[in-house]
Amino acid sequence: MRLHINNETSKLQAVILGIATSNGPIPTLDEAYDPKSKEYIKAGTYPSEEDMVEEMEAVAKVFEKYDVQVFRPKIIEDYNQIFARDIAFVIEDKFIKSNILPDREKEIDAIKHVIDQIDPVNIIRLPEEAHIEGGDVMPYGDYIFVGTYKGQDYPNFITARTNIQAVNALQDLFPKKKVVSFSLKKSNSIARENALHLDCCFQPVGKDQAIIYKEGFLIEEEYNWLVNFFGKDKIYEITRDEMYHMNSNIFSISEKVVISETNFKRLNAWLRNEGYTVEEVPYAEISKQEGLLRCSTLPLIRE
Ligand SMILES: NC(=O)NCCC[C@H](N)C(=O)O
Repeated sequence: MRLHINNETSKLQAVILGIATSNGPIPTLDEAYDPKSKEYIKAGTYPSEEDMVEEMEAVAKVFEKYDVQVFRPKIIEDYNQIFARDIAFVIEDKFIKSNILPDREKEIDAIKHVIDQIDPVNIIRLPEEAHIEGGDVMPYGDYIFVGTYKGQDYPNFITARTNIQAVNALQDLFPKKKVVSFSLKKSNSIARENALHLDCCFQPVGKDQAIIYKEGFLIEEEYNWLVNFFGKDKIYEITRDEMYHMNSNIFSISEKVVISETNFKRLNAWLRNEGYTVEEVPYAEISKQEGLLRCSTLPLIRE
């Protein structure tokens, strides 16, 4: 398989879509590794496997409609495998295995059948101390945008997944690209104050537009850099609640077609007004685990 990814929106040809089957029992509060899951565990409304399987099958149907080749992970019994995005990522023709949160490290074993189709010279693992997850990594032409957390208290945050060592390692790996990092706000306990990954508060759409949540960024100048980079008129700002519901985590099939969540009324209206085709799917149950459509997809080939 010849991998090819240089941005978030060129026409999608092949993708790994996570899987919700055998997701395991409801985690305990101690087992949960994001604050939004904790909220729903406490409330007794953690999503059921049945509902999540149904939501993911709706996404698979959209891919079928657009002739996208879809790979699914093999099922590891009683293990959460919904968020394929984070376990690895593709930049150009390189497949980079994430140094992911230890709680999630088995997930990669389940896509061996995909990895086996890639030329081993293009499979990369960053040094062990470089923590990184795919939700924090966004190739954008000559740039790679990376979400990170640089504070001394990094080890205290189970929600901080990409460190400065990884930002540096990516720059070494792609010397011709400009790696630009963004410090994200982290909270282990309050989902509305946690940008778990860069794709939880920002994502490019179409040719030159982007969705953004200002307060997800720890440093205002870094947020301003992005706004200036795209231009104010190309930016769609979302609110604290819209961030919580994960409006920045839709997924692009092409520059013209996006998959979005049915309840994202304001966003979907804006997208349609801007000329996008919006394929709506129900994803509110999966959203309770602090991930949405970008989080559950790992693109392998875009045109
Ligand atoms: N790219 C993403 O933002 N992925 C979402 C992962 C959610 C999962 N509950 C986690 O904490 O790892």
